[in-house]
Amino acid sequence: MSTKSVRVAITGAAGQIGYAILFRIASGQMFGPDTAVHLNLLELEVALPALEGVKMELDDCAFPLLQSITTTSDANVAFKDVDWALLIGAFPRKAGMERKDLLEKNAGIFTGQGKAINDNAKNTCKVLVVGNPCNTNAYIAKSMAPNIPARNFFAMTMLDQNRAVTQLAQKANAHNTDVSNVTIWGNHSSTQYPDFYNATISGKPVTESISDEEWLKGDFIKTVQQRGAAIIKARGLSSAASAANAAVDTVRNLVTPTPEGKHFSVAVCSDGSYGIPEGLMFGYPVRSNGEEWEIVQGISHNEFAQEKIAATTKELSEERDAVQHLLT
Ligand SMILES: NC(=O)c1ccc[n+]([C@@H]2O[C@H](COP(=O)([O-])OP(=O)(O)OC[C@H]3O[C@@H](n4cnc5c(N)ncnc54)[C@H](O)[C@@H]3O)[C@@H](O)[C@H]2O)c1
Repeated sequence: MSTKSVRVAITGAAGQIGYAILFRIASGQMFGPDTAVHLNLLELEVALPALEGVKMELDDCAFPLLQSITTTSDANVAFKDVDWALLIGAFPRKAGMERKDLLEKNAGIFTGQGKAINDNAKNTCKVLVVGNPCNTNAYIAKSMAPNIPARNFFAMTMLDQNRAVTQLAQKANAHNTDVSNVTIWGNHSSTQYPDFYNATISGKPVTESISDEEWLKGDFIKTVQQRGAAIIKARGLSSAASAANAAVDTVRNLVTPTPEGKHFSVAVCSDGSYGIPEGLMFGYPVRSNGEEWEIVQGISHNEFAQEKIAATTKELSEERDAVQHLLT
């Protein structure tokens, strides 16, 4: 019998990622086998009938840890007293849309949800943004929620980390579990910098197992940066199960003490570390003690890495500037 419980809001719950993640949360994979779960599911009104079907399927799993399911199209109801908010629903990029239009469309959603979190969630609530452009959507939500500490906001770069781990393992004829400390620096976009120089395979620098540095600097980075587009091309739909898996991994990493000498990727509110402007939601190497997290300090970057980090910082700063006028 579990003694702890967590109330989790999930937005876009009837979408692709929603369908993949809810069952994993309800089965205990996100918060562990001893934590009971209450699910608050938010959807657009038009998707509530589909969400009802998802709720029926959750009921039909008879999950021992699942205590309640609330479905709603009202953000104030969805975020009421939540411990965690997983912001997955977002406005999708449509053909012909400029990045600026996408940013503005989503700003409308994330200003509203940020306010609703501020007014309704526990002030200890933690927020993981998955809906794209996730770093800047998280920046917006954080800006609209002054009652919640800025350090409680996160944006997801774990899918990029997992993609990078597998690419490195396959190239080195190693297993995923042999690869450690891959960091995705910056934006969850095609400017991200998957840092192989500071990662290890079986405890040794990646460059010792993979001597083809041109591949690391070229095809490896490109494959990770473009993986989302490759999946859309192959599947006709964007990555969903792997995105849900990465969200489970992110929360699990944040609520579990990080093993000695290891770190993981997540975008957090910059405190100026590594020269990144304060306040940007920037992908960093992070460690957790299960309650609090910290940015890993002292990682060195060569000129190649510095250029990549400068490019992703520039993109994130421009995204921030493009939405700043909407944050009132
Ligand atoms: N950070 C990452 O690594 C990563 C990876 C994959 C996908 N994503 C992003 O995740 C988001 C969701 O992807 P998906 O495949 O589940 O999309 P989807 O279109 O299948 O589902 C999105 C759902 O969100 C709902 N929604 C839209 N606006 C909403 C709002 N204001 N409030 C509540 N619900 C709302 C829609 O009705 C829909 O059911 C997209 O923005 C996608 O780009 C991020």
